[in-house]
Amino acid sequence: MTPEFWLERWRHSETGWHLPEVNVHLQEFWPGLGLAPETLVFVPLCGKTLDLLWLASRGHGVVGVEISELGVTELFAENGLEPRVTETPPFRTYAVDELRVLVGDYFDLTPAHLEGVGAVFDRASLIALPPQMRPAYAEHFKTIVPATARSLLITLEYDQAEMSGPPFSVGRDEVQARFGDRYGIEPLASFDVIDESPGFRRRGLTALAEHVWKLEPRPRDVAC
Ligand SMILES: C[S@@+](CC[C@H](N)C(=O)[O-])C[C@H]1O[C@@H](n2cnc3c(N)ncnc32)[C@H](O)[C@@H]1O
Repeated sequence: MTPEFWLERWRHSETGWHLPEVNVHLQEFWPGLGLAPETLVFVPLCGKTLDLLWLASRGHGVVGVEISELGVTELFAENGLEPRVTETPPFRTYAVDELRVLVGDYFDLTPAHLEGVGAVFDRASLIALPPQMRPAYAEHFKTIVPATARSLLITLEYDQAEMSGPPFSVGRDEVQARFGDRYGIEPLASFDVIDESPGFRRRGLTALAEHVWKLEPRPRDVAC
């Protein structure tokens, strides 16, 4: 799953993952994280999700990263926002008020880019990546995200033999394997979403679950 794969999707407007509204699970479960409004939130592989704007509207500073500049320009244009654009290689930054989106590769982020981040929202990011890329994604995550930050993570789970990704199937074992060394993994909710997903049914799925997870840093890591 190369950057070119994603850039091509954006060029052809094949962005079926994009929701025309704020994610319902974000709205339901974010308050339960108990974060101060001023907490800086990181949104990896953010696309043009409206979740960025919702988080900013709650008073959070928000920093996203997205490899497609087209996606980022659409985010601001479609929401009537005129961003300041600055260049600090390897990223170009689009910013309005407390929202910053770094255009570039997630794997080029360093801890300095995410200094001060206190929370993460991941919807359709981990599951966008094939199995062989997810360990590197998670290891990099644990390098760049401050150890005290908690996360709200949304994944999809299905029989991977029925459909090829993306999105890829990520269940409890995978979340535990990728993040369990650093975080306590708390399942917050699971939903049967096959009936709301005719596109995935057409691609061969007979069952589909959506999971919401809270990742809470383990105390020993906080102390490090
Ligand atoms: C499935 S979409 C999800 C977007 C967003 N999270 C949402 O909920 O709408 C995955 C996004 O990750 C971006 N992406 C893929 N690989 C990336 C990388 N290495 N660095 C930054 N963005 C990346 C793609 O361009 C795409 O917009």
